[in-house]
This record gives sequence, C-alpha cells and structure tokens, in this order.
Amino acid sequence: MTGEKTTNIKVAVRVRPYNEREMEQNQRCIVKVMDKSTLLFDPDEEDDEFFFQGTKQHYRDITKRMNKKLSMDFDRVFDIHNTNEDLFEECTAPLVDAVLNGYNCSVFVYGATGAGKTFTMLGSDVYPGLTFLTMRDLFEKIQSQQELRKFDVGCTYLEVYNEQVMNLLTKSGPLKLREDSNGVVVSGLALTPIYSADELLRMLALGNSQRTQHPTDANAESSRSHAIFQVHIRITDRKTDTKRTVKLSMIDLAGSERAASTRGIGVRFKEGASINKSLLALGNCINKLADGLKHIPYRDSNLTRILKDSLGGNCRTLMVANVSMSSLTYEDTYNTLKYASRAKKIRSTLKQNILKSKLPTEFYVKKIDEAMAENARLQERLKILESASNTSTTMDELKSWFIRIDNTYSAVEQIQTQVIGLRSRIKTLNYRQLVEKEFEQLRKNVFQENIPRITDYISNLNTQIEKYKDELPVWRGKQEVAYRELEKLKHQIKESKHNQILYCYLRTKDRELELLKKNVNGSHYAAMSQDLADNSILLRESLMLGCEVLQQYYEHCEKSEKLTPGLQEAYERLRQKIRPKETTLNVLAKDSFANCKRVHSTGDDDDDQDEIKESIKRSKYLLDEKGLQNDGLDTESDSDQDAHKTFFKQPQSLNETRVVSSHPVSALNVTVTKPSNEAHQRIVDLLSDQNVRGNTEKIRKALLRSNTFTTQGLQRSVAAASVAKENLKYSANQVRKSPQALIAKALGGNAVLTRKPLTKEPPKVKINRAASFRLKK
Ligand SMILES: Nc1ncnc2c1ncn2[C@@H]1O[C@H](COP(=O)(O)OP(=O)(O)OP(=O)(O)O)[C@@H](O)[C@H]1O
Repeated sequence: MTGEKTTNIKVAVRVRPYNEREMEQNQRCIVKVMDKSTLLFDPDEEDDEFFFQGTKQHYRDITKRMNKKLSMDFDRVFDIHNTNEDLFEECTAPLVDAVLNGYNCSVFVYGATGAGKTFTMLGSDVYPGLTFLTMRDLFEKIQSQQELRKFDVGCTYLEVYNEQVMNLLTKSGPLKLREDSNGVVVSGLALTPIYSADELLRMLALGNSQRTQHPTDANAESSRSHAIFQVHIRITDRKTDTKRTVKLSMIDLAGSERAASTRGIGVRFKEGASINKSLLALGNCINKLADGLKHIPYRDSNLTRILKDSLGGNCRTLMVANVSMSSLTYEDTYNTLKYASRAKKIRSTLKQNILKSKLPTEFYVKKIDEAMAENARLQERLKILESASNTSTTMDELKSWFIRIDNTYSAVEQIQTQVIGLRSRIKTLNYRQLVEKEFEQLRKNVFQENIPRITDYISNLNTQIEKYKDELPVWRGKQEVAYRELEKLKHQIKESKHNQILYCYLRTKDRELELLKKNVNGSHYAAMSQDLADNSILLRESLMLGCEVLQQYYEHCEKSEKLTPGLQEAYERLRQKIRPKETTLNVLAKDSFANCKRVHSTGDDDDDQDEIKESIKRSKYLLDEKGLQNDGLDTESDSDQDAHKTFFKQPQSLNETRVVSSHPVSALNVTVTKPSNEAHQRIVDLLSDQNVRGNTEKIRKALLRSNTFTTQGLQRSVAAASVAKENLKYSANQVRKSPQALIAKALGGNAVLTRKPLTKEPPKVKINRAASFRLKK
C-alpha cells in the first residue's frame, strides 16, 4: 500500500516576456523573480540616481501610490528565460512517472488572456508545449515497459464553452455531466483509442483546430473556452494480471481577465461573463480547499465539476499560473498570483489507484472495530450453522434408525400373519371335518344311509389340512429368524446414543405387532363362531323336525295301543335330554340355543331369529375381548380336539370393560395400583400406549420433534390422553378424574376410579387420539 499525505498540488508561476504591444507602451515590470521559488510582486522601481552635494538622494513622487513589494513563494517560479522544455523537465516529466505508477495526474494552466497559457500548454511547432512533450514522454516510457505491462490508451478532448461541454474530437455536444461512484462522468463521451504518440498528437491538433477562439484586445488568438485533454490508460501487469486505470489530464483554461480589460461587448461580453463565472467558481473551490473546509462547491460550474478530482481528489496536480511582467496587466497578474498562492495551500490525500495507505489512525481504528464486529457476527452465525448441522445430523441418524426398525418389524409382521393364518386355516378345516363326520354319523344312525360325496369332501378337507401342516414348519423357521433379527436390532438400539427415543418407537412398534396378531386372531374367531352358529341352527331345525316326527309316531302308537316299553323309555329319555343347559355342542352353541329357547318361550318366531343373531354377535364381541387377553392361535395346539376349545374360554362379565393393551405394566386398567421403578420411563411407556393404534407416523413425528423428553411434558401428554380415554369409557360429558389424579395414578399411586355399572352393552373401546394430540400440543 502506497500513498502520501502531502501537497498534491504543485503550483508553478511562469512569467512571460513583454509582447510587442507592451513594449510599445510606457509601462514597468511588476514581477521580479527572486529565485527558483520566490518572486516579488510590484517591486520598487529602479530610481535614476540623483546626487546632492555628493550624497545619493532618494527621490519620491508623492503623487504615486506605494508599491506592494509582495514577496510570494511557489513550488517553482519560471522566469522569462525558461522554456517549455524546462517546465516539462521539472514539472510534468515526474507526473508521467506517477501516471505509470498508478496515480491520476492533472496539469492545468491558469492566467489572464494573453498571459501565455496556450503557449505553455500547446506551444507551437518551434516551441512544442507541455502537452506535446508530456505525451511524447509518456509513449516513450510505455514503449520501454511493453514487455512487463500492457497499456491500452485512449483519449478525449473536451471544451467547456459558455458552460456547455463539447467534444472537440467529434465537434459534438453539448454533453451532459453526471456523477457516479467513479466521480464525474461525461455522458456519451467515447474514448478514442490511441496506439502511438503521433496519433495522439494528431488528435490534439484536431481538437485544437476545433476549439473556440476569438481575437480580443488582449490576445489576437484568444481561447474563449476551457480545453480539457485527457489520456486514459489501462495498465495490465503481464505477470500478475492486475489491472489499474489511470488518467492524465491537460487543461488549458480560458483567460481569467476582467471583462473591462478585453472590452468585450455582446457575445464576447457574455463569453467573458461565463468564463469569469466558471473561474470564480474555481477560485471559490480553491479557497475552500485551502481553508480545509469539507464542503467544496464543485457543482457551481461545469468546469469545477470536471476538475473536481484534479483539485481536491485523488490526483497529483500541477497548476501553472501564467503572468505577464508588464504593469499593463497589473490587476490580472495580481489576481492570478493570489489564486496561485491560495492553491498552494491545498492539501489532499493521494491514493494510488489500487490500494489505500497512510490513512488517519481513526480510519484504521474504525476499520478494525468494524472488522471485529463483523467477525463476532460471523462467529455467531457459524455457531448457529454448526448447531443446525448437528441437529440435522441427529435427525438424519434417527430417520435411518426408524427405517431400519420399520423394515425389521414389517418382516416380522408379514411372517407372523402368515403363521397365524396357516394355523387358523388348519383349525377351521379340522372343525369342519369334525362337524361333517358327526352329521354323517347321525344320518347313518337314523336313516341307515350315507350323505352323497361326503367321504370325498372329508378326504379333500384332510388333504388341505395336511398341506397347511407341511407349510407351517417352514414359516415357523422364518419366524424364528425374523425374531432373532429383531432382537439383534434391539440390542444395537440399546448401544445407540438415541436409545431413549428409539425405545419409545420400539414400544410403539411392539404394540402394533401385538395388535396385528390380535386382529388376525379376531378374524379367525369370527369365522369360527359363524360356522358354529350356522351349525347350531341346522342342529336345532333337525331336532325340531325329529321331535315332530317322533311326536306323531308316538301318538299313532298310543292310539292303536302299539306302544312298546322300549319306545316309551326312549321317548322319556328324549324328554329329559332336551334341556337348555345340557348339550353336546360347545358353549357358544349352548349360549345361542339357550337364548333361542328363552325368546322362543315368548312365542315370537321372528324375534327368535334376531335374538340368535344378536347373541352370536355379542359372543363374537366377547370372544374378541377375550382373544385380546388369550391368544388362542399363538398357542401350540392344532389338534382336532383343540380346534374349537378356544371358544370354551368364558367371556368376562358384561360390566367389565378393558383398555386395549397387552403390556401388563403399562395397561391403564380401571384400578391401577401397579408401582413403577422409574417414573420417567413409566410415562414414556404410557405415552406409547396411549398413541399406539395405527399411529406410528404421529409417534415418529413427535419423537423427531422432541429429542429430549421432559418428565413434566410427558406427564401432561399422558394426563391428556387419559382424560380423553376415561371420558369415552364412561360418558361423553362426564370427566371422572382430574389430570393430576391420573398422573398420580400413572406414576404408581392408588387412584381408584369410581364407576357405575354399565346398563347397556359396553361400547367399543377407542382411544381419542386426535383429542389427546390436541391437548398435548
Ligand atoms: N513564455 C513565452 N515566451 C514567448 N512568447 C510567449 C510566451 N508566453 C506567451 N507568449 C506569446 O504571447 C502570446 C499570447 O500567448 P497565449 O496565446 O499563450 O496566451 P493565452 O494565455 O493562451 O491567451 P488566451 O487565454 O486568450 O488564449 C502569444 O503570441 C505567445 O506566443
């Protein structure tokens, strides 16, 4: 980083010799160059020596005002003997080096009309001016550096005339000025690419030829506009490919004379006023810059807008103040020198076009503060992102565990369904075979004949049974493997860091598996009870018909006095046998038949049939209820004798309602006194129980949402679910227990619920999952 806090504006004064007009007139020298940097403005005149009585006398004209004898210091003062070459060597050659090092540079000449500005800046064929000399040097240096750097050069030549900006190279305009982040930009001004010094000088000559010039009293070829010639160079380092763009501006200002001195009228007067206005604005800017003020009125004129970055900006500036030494231009020269003195006081910070340096300490303190604040902000952001990434990792891990658990349980469920299904089919077929055999025997006994094709049917049933029996061991083998896999998975979950959450999920899956088994069992019981009911109706009808035949036969024998003791005894035996509580059929048939008899005694046959059906239905319900507690098909009895023994399991009292659960510890029975070891674990168990039925997805989501369960939160969930469930059990509008009591109960207390016996058929036990989730939220 390079840069400097220095006087970036160098001010040089050039004094021109008398011109012809001045020499012709009676005038005196008002500028005396004392040395290379000092001049004396309005010095005393050289008196004619006058001696009186041998002593030198000082003459004094009392009609003449006092000389100013103002000593002024500048960066460089060039007297009438200095050439344009001298100015170039000492002032603009260093600027060329600066430009090629990445600094913007400006040279502008200031002075009254005829003070020698154009002579200095443009010169003539014989005495080339600073622009020509500088450009030639620039291209020579560019050529010498071509191997190291690539230079793209373009130029513009503008004229500001009567506050209008014109393009001197195309003679077009007026152009508008606008400001952007790069400073003041001239709209619609295109760079003309330059490839050699000659080309550049041709452009310069072209622009000069188009410049507005009019003869004035002060100058036969007076320039009536401000001319701004700018060379833009893009420097590309061939090694590093770093680029920088720099600008060298050569500005020839219009004369700063007073309107009176040029005796302008009409258009000329207007020109003069406009020139003065812009130069006045320039003077104001210079004064404010010299005073170190912050607000500089660059916008007061187009000239100052364009020169903004040449005066106070990031630019090395050379101001050449041209003055005449003739007393005829006393006022203009004085004004110019005052201008120059003020400009000399301007201090600005210079910046290389790539990097900044040597800025005030406050700047660095502020920057460091900003950087630290930004750093802290980024650190904070990083933490959030890291924690988010951890959370998402945990979520991903859990999801993959859930998938594994789902897959393992799915395999177990499929095999389990197959095994239970096979056993159900075997038992059903065994029962059918048994019934067919009994019917066949009965027909043989009564009618001494066989049922057609019964033997084929029975043997067909037997073949099917054998086939299923052969399949069963294969599926049992698969079942063992699946359960071993499940155990292995459970062991892995135990070792996992997410075991608490996964246990909850496992418990849910266990409940699902249990329910699945019970559902399959339920289907089996339903099918079996239907068969039993159908057969009991058949038997009843057969018995009724048989009794009718026997009755007629008995009465006929009695009338014809053919009753034998054997017939009488058999008749009596039958009468004794037909009683509600004694039957050779199973309990279900007995129950149905008993109901039938009871209803039949009222004499209503249609109601009789309905009552039987109702009885069967209720029996099925009770079997379902019972089946939940006793998994008949999970037992290993597949024999013919066992086939329908399942149905001997007596239903519980109709007043008893059980909450669906196969987990003895977690079952929320009506009276719970079961103590628990770990309250938290207990609540997790309960929560799983409350939400188990077909709600895996919800459970999974809840688990994913909450990585850590608080005991309090779980208690609330359990209480909510319990209240909803208890409401269902008793009455829609009656809450028997407060959540607190239910929590106490869930945690192992003795919260005994009082309840009325149910008068009607017990409702199906349902868990209001929606209500429970809503309350949980
Ligand atoms: N240093 C000098 N040596 C010799 N002649 C000079 C010098 N400076 C100016 N002159 C001559 O003075 C005359 C006026 O100079 P010039 O045209 O450069 O003035 P100017 O400041 O550009 O005027 P304007 O503002 O009206 O254009 C020209 O003829 C020029 O040759």
